[in-house]
Amino acid sequence: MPALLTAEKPAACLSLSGLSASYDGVGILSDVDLALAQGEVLALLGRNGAGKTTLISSILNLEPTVGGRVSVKGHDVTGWPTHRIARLGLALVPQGRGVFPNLTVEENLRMAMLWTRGAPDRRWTLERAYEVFPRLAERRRSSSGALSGGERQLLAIARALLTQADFIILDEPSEGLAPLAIEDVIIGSVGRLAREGLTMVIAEQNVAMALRLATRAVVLAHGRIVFDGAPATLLADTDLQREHLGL
Ligand SMILES: Nc1ncnc2c1ncn2[C@@H]1O[C@H](COP(=O)(O)OP(=O)(O)OP(=O)(O)O)[C@@H](O)[C@H]1O
Repeated sequence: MPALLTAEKPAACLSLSGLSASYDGVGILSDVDLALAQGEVLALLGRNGAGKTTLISSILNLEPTVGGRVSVKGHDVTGWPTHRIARLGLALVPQGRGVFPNLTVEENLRMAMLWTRGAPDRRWTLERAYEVFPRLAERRRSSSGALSGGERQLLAIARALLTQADFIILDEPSEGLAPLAIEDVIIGSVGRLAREGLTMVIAEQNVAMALRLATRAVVLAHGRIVFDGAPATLLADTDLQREHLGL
């Protein structure tokens, strides 16, 4: 057999199989199957309460009871503590950003680096973060509590990257941002990271924005995947958009 056909396929960056989740016995996710390759940018879409945040929490083993299997970069991480999953280079940019408001921008960034002090691969340094996010370099000595919403989102993303992540999950990054900040922070900075090959999952209510960045879209409804395909296919399917995204 030719070598090409026998060569092993690279492990998926993320693989979910038969994933289910519940809170206090109430089922939220059922039978979610998904495989994401390195470098893909996935828009995770769905109405309020469809289960996007629950799916993210399940990947990271943060909260709900989970059935099924989760693999990250070829490791079966089902049941692993979150910090151990994070050491594989996966970081969360949580809804509401989660930065420490009493620390300066630089102190927030240095904190993230401390968490992964022993990481062998230091592809992300403060200098690189400031080069990618020049606005943070300008604000390095400012208290994080004094930042604009867009700057705070940039800080949360930079902090995730400084844990030496090459795969980030963003939960509602555009929430609460003015249109100009969405253009600048999300389309500008996140778009640059996407073009550089970072693997991303972007859970969003802002469908139009997410689909501008994504290479692939998944729509959740009542905890199940009802669409998995190309952004252009979703954009052309007005019935599905109306039924499951309220557009
Ligand atoms: N900690 C919790 N305890 C109990 N139920 C929860 C909890 N978190 C979420 N839920 C419920 O799980 C369902 C899915 O919520 P989830 O936050 O995952 O949806 P979502 O798609 O992220 O929505 P949103 O866009 O509003 O954030 C909702 O019915 C919600 O009320």
